[in-house]
Amino acid sequence: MSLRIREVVKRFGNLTALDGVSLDIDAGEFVCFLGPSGCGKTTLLRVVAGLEQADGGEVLLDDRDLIAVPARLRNFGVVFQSYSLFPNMTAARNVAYGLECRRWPKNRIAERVDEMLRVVELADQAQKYPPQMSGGQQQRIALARALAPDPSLLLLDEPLSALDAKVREDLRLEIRALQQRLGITTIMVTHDQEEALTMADRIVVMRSGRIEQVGSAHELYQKPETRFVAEFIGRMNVLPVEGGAEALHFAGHPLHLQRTTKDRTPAVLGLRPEEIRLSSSGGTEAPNRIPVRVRQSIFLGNITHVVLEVSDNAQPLVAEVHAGDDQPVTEGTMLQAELPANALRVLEWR
Ligand SMILES: Nc1ncnc2c1ncn2[C@@H]1O[C@H](COP(=O)(O)OP(=O)(O)OP(=O)(O)O)[C@@H](O)[C@H]1O
Repeated sequence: MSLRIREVVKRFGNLTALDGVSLDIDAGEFVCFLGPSGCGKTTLLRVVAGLEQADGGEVLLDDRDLIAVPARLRNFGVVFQSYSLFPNMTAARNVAYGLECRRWPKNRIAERVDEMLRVVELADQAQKYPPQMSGGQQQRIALARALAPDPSLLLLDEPLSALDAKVREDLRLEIRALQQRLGITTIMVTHDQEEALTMADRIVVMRSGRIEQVGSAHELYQKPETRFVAEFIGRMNVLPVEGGAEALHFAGHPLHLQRTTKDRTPAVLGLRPEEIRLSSSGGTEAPNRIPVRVRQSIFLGNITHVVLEVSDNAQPLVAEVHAGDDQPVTEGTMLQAELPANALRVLEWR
């Protein structure tokens, strides 16, 4: 089912947690709310779930206004960070619980529980109690419980953050595959950008109760509309520049942009680490090439992060060198860094 959020406002006393948020989510889409702590993502999810009353705006599920519909009548599946399973009930009873509340007939409940336990690949754990299961298994049971009543929307509130790294990675892929197989419209709250990038069709970047930008992982990475998004999604070098649009300087070195705008002057440029090209010192003067000194070389397996000093008072740049590239990246080496004009993006105007 599709969801439309229109101008939703939520206040807690003097604090405006949601400041007129509007968003359309298509049927079958997987959307992540991503943003720093306190930006309002959980509050927005709770308003959609009906667990929090909005002070203004509309939430429409396939054009039906939900604002007056209590949470228990919304038929949404919800999974929270902490497993919230009943510890004194077996896995099977936990999954059955929501169906019993909805007064499903007994024989259909048994069938559905079997089916859901198979879907999350835990049929052999049906008679175990939550404390006898791993964190990842408990979260899969919580997922089975949320999906059992065939909800019209699946809402996930940081469902993976209590799990260790390997289990989290596996479950990301499992949840995504399951969501696609069932075609269920899903919203997940996370502050982990990698999680959002790997799971979502679209990511909603939030900041201070507002939506900063909505887009696919590619769009947000390649075309961030604000400095906040540019720095929040992936790593971004931030270059303060001086001078007019025709003659920009970064740390005293001239820089050219691919396109300039007559009536606006760039103040801050952004450049992704993988766009910086390193070469040995010397050679001819080429546009956008600046001398740098390797301060640190951080080997990360397939890539190496190279921290580059430009001058005493400029923020160092970080370049990414891939395994197999043969630039000299020993600490202390002097190099030329090319900052390609077509990769420089204006993050702030004067
Ligand atoms: N019940 C509440 N009473 C008062 N203030 C609240 C309440 N719930 C949330 N807030 C405040 O509203 C703002 C948004 O909170 P919210 O939990 O939505 O943020 P978040 O983006 O989910 O952050 P986190 O990642 O830390 O969970 C915060 O400033 C928070 O302190």
